[in-house]
Amino acid sequence: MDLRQLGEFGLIDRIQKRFPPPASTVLGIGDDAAAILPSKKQHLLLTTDTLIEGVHFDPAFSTFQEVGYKSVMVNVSDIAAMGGTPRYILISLGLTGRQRVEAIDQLYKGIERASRETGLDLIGGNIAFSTGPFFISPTVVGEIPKKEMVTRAGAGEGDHLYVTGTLGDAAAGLALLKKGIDTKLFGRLTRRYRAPQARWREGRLLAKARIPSAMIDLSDGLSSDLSHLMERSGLGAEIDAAEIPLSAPLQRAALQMGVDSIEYALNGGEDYELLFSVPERKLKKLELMIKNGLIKAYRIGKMAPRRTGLMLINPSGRRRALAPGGWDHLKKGEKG
Ligand SMILES: Nc1ncnc2c1ncn2[C@@H]1O[C@H](COP(=O)(O)OP(=O)(O)OP(=O)(O)O)[C@@H](O)[C@H]1O
Ligand SMILES: Cc1ncc(C[n+]2csc(CCOP(=O)(O)O)c2C)c(N)n1
Ligand SMILES: [Mg+2]
Repeated sequence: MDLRQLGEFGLIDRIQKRFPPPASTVLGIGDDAAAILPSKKQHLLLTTDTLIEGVHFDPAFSTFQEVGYKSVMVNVSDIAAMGGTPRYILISLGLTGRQRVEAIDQLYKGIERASRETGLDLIGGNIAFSTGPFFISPTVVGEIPKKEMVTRAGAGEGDHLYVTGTLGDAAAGLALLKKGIDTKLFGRLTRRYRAPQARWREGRLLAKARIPSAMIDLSDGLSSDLSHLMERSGLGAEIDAAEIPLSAPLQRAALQMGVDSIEYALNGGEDYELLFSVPERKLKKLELMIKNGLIKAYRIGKMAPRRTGLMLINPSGRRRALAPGGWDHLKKGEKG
């Protein structure tokens, strides 16, 4: 069906039917604003992150359902990075007239799935005609007990650095898709690009256990996101190249494309893993949680004095300064 048959308000009605107001909401879809009842003991966490056709996704690589799903997950990832619980979501859409009702239904199927998985209630949004590309821009509201909030700023010198999973998979998956390489053998990589899993359970668990001194999610690439954490904490860092967790499919794909796999892990982006620093006195507790299978986390280095900057230590022991080389919309966006 053509979206023009439905009209803006017909589409809102259709979305509203799919997302009846949840019990915890004072006011959901249908008024000038949504209303929620914040809890006294928690901070509200608010974040927004847009996906734009041609910049963040290509309809040749991702279905509308995947785009909807990913748009939710990248926002949940920012709530996870604070240690918070995802609660509410609003979805702003820029439609171009090329999308059909069926495609928007698929988009909302992905939004619904990711929302259900992460405990989000959809309580509003906006629809506008876009004379440029199609875009989807969720806003997510989360909550965190005041004493448990983890920022980018709390790392101490000598704190150990951990990541929650393998890095570079999504970037390698996208590179394979762009090169038109048969991706059947590389399902894990393309899946991580098309339908990332935000680490909200891990973020929450770590914050509740008061383990991280600082935390950030990896959206632009380790080299850039670690630089943000360093800057906000007023420190440098040393990364052991040999300790960065790389998946077997990533290593095979990199070999096939003639690229060093570590390049994807350092600068690729869209990992949506958590990077966090752990003070020495919390190390045993974390290692026990890892041993007992409560959480997956891999030690990749440590925080250093500010003058160190960002250093990569190669397996041979050679050290080289690492520049932030991840995604930067204003430096890289044009190249894609
Ligand atoms: N246009 C803007 N106006 C005001 N604040 C902004 C704007 N863009 C970003 N910020 C703020 O800057 C900070 C860093 O934003 P950024 O988008 O780099 O977050 P991120 O989580 O590192 O990135 P990503 O977009 O990859 O998730 C956040 O506090 C964000 O709210
Ligand atoms: C079709 C297509 N081409 C290129 C990319 C790569 N890319 C786009 S935005 C981004 C960083 C995270 O975004 P943000 O900082 O906005 O959260 C990356 C790595 C892609 N995902 N899809
Ligand atoms: Mg972030």
